[in-house]
Amino acid sequence: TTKPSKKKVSFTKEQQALMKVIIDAYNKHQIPQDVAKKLLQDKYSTEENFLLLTEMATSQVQVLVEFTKNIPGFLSLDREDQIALLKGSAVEAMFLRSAQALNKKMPIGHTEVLEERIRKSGISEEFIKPMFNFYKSIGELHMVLEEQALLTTITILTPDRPYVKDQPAVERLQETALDLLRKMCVLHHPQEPQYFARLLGRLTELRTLSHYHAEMLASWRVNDHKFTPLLCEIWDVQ
Ligand SMILES: C[C@]12CC[C@H]3[C@@H](CC=C4C=C(C(=O)O)CC[C@@]43C)[C@@H]1CC[C@@H]2C(=O)c1ccc(O)cc1
Repeated sequence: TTKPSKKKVSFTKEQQALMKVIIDAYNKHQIPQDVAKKLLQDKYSTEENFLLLTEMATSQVQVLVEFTKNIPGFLSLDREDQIALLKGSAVEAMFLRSAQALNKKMPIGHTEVLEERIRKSGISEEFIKPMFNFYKSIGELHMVLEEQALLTTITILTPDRPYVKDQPAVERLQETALDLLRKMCVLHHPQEPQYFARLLGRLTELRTLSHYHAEMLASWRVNDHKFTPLLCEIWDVQ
């Protein structure tokens, strides 16, 4: 048997500080308990499920904005670029979040209930399939919390979002997070030299999902479903 390669991984002072800030921000921003508790309320109609997911999505956008403001360097970016990055990454960050939520051992039964409500919220089967394939492919990675938080950070700091003016400034921030994630992967998955590449491959899958998302929103709207003002603003609907 091959001895596990105990690769020595050392982090710079800056990287340790960055990781701490990102982890604290990631842990601090969870869905408020009252919204999460509603998951277990009895009503299960398609309408009720959509309303609940709408509430969770709206709350998640607020959580995402707070998390993003804590990313070192983000608030020094051009103001309009900050908005462009948030709008451009909201769907992907949400799908990443839902994958992490559905794969972690939530309080008893939450995961199944959440899955049930997603499957019965008026999302057509053609979108449900890729969504749950994505959830499965994330689950198989067994990411540690640091990797999850950094992957979300890297998604938000994607330079080539629409309307971003100063892409190099975003690139520099993203590179810092990528360097840190690369080291984290070596530290937590020493047996899998390809692990970092596999993680970044998930970001490509995320972009595909966000194309489906626009159609999901359109099909809900056709059936006269109402979104909240915050969701309309972040997703340019209605
Ligand atoms: C993205 C989503 C809304 C947000 C949900 C996600 C499923 C799981 C989640 C877990 C969360 C947690 O545990 O912290 C926060 C909310 C999220 C991230 C839903 C799947 C489809 C739905 C959707 O696209 C949607 C969009 C507009 C709507 O009005 C309703 C749903």
